[in-house]
Amino acid sequence: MTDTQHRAGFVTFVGRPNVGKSTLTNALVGEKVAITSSKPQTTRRAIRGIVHKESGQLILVDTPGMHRPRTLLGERLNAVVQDTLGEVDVICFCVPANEKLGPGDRFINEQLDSFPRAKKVAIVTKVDAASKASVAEQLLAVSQLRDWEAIIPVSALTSIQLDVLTKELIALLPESPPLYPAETVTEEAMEDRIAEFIREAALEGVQDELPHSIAITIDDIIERDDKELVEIYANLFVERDSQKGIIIGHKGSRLAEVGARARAQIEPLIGSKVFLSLRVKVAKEWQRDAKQLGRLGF
Ligand SMILES: Nc1nc2c(ncn2[C@@H]2O[C@H](COP(=O)(O)OP(=O)(O)OP(=O)(O)O)[C@@H](O)[C@H]2O)c(=O)[nH]1
Repeated sequence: MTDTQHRAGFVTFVGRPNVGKSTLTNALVGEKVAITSSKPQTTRRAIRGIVHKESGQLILVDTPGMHRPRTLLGERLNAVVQDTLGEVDVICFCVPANEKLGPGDRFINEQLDSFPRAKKVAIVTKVDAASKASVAEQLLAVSQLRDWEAIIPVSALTSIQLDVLTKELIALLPESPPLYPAETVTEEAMEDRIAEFIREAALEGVQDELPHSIAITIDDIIERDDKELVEIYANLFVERDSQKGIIIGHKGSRLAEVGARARAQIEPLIGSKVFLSLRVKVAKEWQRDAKQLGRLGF
């Protein structure tokens, strides 16, 4: 009887950096809402992607990887994680099929005990990148961590079992009318999405310490009356002069590439040609400075 009842609620993915949480969010929602990159810990804020089905509405909250804080930025990230996990209906613990369970996974799994309200599901990600035998081994290893509501192997990249995951997750949500209108895919402001696209473009191909040192702010978005054009004025903050050089590149070549990559993502989002002005600025040690963090939107 109750399977005709509509369900809705909040779901979050947790797991070590790089296990595929953002990619899975995007694959389930069907539109690019969270940035992904091959560099760990690129997700910095709780972004909601919304999956609409006849049977229910899944509101996905993408959290940064849980880790031990080293800087003020790290502490704020962890505070976001704690707030998010306290409120959700389902926590999905993600581990990749192609790497053995390690201390990092166990640490995160143990943290989940602090959130008794949420139902807990294990997701084995990236099954396309592992043999059948390794997937089976991983499913067994994960099943021994705790008593999960479900353990679901998926591949976001090759769309394996995504429908099954959606269905299982909706079944675990409370009965509720839809919480968002049908066309909403994310609550995040347009400006934030544009900033994320620029950050993603800037991160491509840069060295290890740089990802955490980049922050984007948007000064202005102007729709031109005389042309089919939107002008976007953005700042790209780095922490040191040496990083400024890396971002800009020889005679500005690298910055031009960043701009072109970002524009290619932003134009379909806003449905117009874009003029993008990117200014690179140095905000010394912004990660450690509470005032600067506030200014940069954290
Ligand atoms: N083969 C394969 N690779 C995947 C899959 N999902 C994600 N990846 C890759 O894994 C890397 C990390 O993916 P993300 O989605 O950014 O990982 P994340 O867990 O959100 O990472 P953080 O934002 O650092 O916490 C990227 O290079 C993805 O392309 C998958 O289903 N199969």
